[in-house]
Amino acid sequence: MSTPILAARGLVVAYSGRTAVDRVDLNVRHAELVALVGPNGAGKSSLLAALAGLGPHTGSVLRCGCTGAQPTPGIAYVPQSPDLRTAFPLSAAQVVATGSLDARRWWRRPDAAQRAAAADAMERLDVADLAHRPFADLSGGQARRVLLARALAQGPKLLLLDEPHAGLDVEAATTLNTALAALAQAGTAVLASVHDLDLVRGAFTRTIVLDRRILADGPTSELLPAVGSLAPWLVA
Ligand SMILES: Nc1ncnc2c1ncn2[C@@H]1O[C@H](COP(=O)(O)OP(=O)(O)OP(=O)(O)O)[C@@H](O)[C@H]1O
Repeated sequence: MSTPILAARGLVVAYSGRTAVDRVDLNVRHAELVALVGPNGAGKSSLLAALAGLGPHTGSVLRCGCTGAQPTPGIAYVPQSPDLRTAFPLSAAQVVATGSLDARRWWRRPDAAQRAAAADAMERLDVADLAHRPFADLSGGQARRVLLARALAQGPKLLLLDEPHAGLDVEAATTLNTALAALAQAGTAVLASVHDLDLVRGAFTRTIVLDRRILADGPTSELLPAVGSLAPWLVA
């Protein structure tokens, strides 16, 4: 087995002494497409933020073999953030291009390779036609797809996505799943929280069921048929 690109041990997230994520151990390896499922308030967002090196947590997380609280190069995290639009006085294409800028030299213009990566990511998520629109004017679903394209443009080794399908219509959600599957085929690992089990079945090969603690973790094809007895709230 290859070395995990992400390894968490004894991860705990607590807010004012109230435990939201309880002693989570997990590994994610290259090219894995992993769905994180659980009811509202199960701790999915808290876990993803902690895995990205953000938000309060204890326990250990190795990202690309490195520890540290700071976001690690090679890891792209897209939070749920319902309204990031006002934070970006840029066109959609410029927002996507910022994904591949070097944080240490952010003032440099994107080079040809970075512009090509941004254009390719926008094609994959079917948002190329939005390239010149002001990001602030986009609908919620359009803005989400542009932010996902921004993450793809970074050429990440690991994508951490918090409800990436939220607010997308069926066609856009399917396009996203196709883009994620292509990324995984190229070696990128994906861990995404997903509410719709049909979307999980359609693309994700492994499923983790979380309700503060990990209740189950295994191949989607084996786990989902049995999930009714394990976590009835998921199929209610
Ligand atoms: N910043 C915060 N301060 C205090 N409590 C928080 C904070 N963020 C989350 N919580 C609490 O932690 C628990 C887990 O929340 P979290 O958002 O991680 O769950 P989730 O599984 O992502 O939920 P959903 O599916 O509804 O988005 C909830 O009880 C929530 O109220």
